[in-house]
Amino acid sequence: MIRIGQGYDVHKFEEGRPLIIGGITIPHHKGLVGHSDADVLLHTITDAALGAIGEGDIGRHFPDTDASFKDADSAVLLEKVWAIVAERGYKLGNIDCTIIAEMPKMSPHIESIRARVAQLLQADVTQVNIKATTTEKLGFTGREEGIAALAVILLTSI
Ligand SMILES: Nc1ccn([C@@H]2O[C@H](COP(=O)(O)O)[C@@H](O)[C@H]2O)c(=O)n1
Ligand SMILES: C[C@@]1(CO)OP(=O)(O)OP(=O)(O)OC[C@H]1O
Repeated sequence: MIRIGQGYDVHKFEEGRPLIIGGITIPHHKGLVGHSDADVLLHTITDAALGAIGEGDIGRHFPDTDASFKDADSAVLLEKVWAIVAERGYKLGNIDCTIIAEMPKMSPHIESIRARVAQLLQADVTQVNIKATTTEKLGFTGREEGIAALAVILLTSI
């Protein structure tokens, strides 16, 4: 059996916050805001994994009204969801992700993010693709008000 899922998430920038994307802290003068650590890429991947197994979305599993998820490490949230994926009898086939950001330049960080995502999904780096694009200065990402991320995931039976 194979299952497919997709994810999309957005978080806004705030000066003085750490910028955490794909479990990696990226040097920048501003970071993303959320109830958790606001790791927009890991949230997107979590949603894609939940979608693939028909389990709703990240907010259903980790509500932002629950104080226990305040400043949560999004890697821990993804690990919890990945345990459910494995319980259901699935492992990663492959995942393809896009980070939509005008700044910072993601290319120097792509391989570190790829390695961390592969580790979290208990997979080889060759099963993970991470890419980035600007929106040519258009829209909220173009104005550097926030970052968006997209993911498509394929799960295969263990
Ligand atoms: N935040 C970003 C955005 C893009 N890149 C890299 O630049 C290439 C060109 O981006 P365009 O939006 O002009 O198509 C893109 O393919 C990425 O390799 C990046 O590193 N960081
Ligand atoms: C992760 C959660 C929970 O801390 O909070 P946020 O960081 O606000 O992120 P969001 O992408 O809105 O997803 C769901 C939330 O419940």
